[in-house]
Amino acid sequence: MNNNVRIVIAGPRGRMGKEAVKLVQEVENFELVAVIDRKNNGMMLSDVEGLPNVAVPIYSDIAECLGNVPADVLIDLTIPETGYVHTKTALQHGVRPVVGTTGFTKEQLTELKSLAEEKEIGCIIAPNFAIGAILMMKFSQMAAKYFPNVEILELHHDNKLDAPSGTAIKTAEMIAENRPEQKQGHPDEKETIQGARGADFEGMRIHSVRLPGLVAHQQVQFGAEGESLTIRHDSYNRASFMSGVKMSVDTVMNLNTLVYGLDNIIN
Ligand SMILES: NC(=O)C1=CN([C@@H]2O[C@H](COP(=O)(O)OP(=O)(O)OC[C@H]3O[C@@H](n4cnc5c(N)ncnc54)[C@H](O)[C@@H]3O)[C@@H](O)[C@H]2O)C=CC1
Ligand SMILES: O=C(O)C1=N[C@H](C(=O)O)C[C@H](O)C1
Repeated sequence: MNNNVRIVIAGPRGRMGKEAVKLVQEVENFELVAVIDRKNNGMMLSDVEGLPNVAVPIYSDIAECLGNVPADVLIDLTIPETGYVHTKTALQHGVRPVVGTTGFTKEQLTELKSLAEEKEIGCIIAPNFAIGAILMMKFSQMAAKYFPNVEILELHHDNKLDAPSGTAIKTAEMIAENRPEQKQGHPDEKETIQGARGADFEGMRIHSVRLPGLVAHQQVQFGAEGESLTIRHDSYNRASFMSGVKMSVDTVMNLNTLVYGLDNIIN
């Protein structure tokens, strides 16, 4: 009997998608069975120049793909609108999504969780797959209990579509569990240029930097009387995310609900 985990990857030409294709080829019991790409519908991955020499079909339409190709897991690394449609369609087809795509709304997450539970299958939506980033979020959540004054600075490459990053939003949500809502800075402070104080999440500020040369970085900065604490994580390449992708594929096979964030998996 073949016990391989049969995997479809959406976004195989992207920065993350390329790494994920490599990962799936490297792991013994993972098997790439198809990819979903905006371009090259009907071709084989191995026929497209610059892509890995793997003889699997390319589909542009996820429903057609999952209707034709038996699969266990969808890894989605695309863009927010597409990622949501792909996740929903995968769940409807009984295929377990592992989603790295960021920018989902709260309403979308709630809807997808209900769908996963209705279908009784696993789904992981992970704003960040890097183990160090998960620890950075957890350490920040711990620190917020003692340091309620905090600002989040996230720094990314300038091809990123969403701001703030999914990681920054998830960090703020985790911190908010340990920090009563409070406005920071001077009560009468005014922005003389709009946006100067960053985005406001329950009174904590999130600042987004976009520059060529960066990959994915975040600094959570706490301040108190006479001291400060900075918790920082840096991803220098996309390979840094792949151990988390592997862990998610392994884990999603044994879940029957949606898990949002690897902080719920790494104890
Ligand atoms: N969870 C995590 O650890 C990480 C998440 N990300 C997120 O992953 C996503 C992808 O990031 P990158 O690879 O850097 O972006 P990218 O822009 O390099 O790749 C996105 C790919 O999605 C494809 N795509 C868009 N619409 C599609 C559709 N309808 N069907 C098939 N493919 C489609 C594009 O053609 C492109 O190849 C982003 O949302 C990003 O925020 C990125 C890095 C780490
Ligand atoms: O777009 C990226 O690159 C990244 N996106 C994720 C996010 O929005 O947090 C994860 C990581 O920061 C890289």
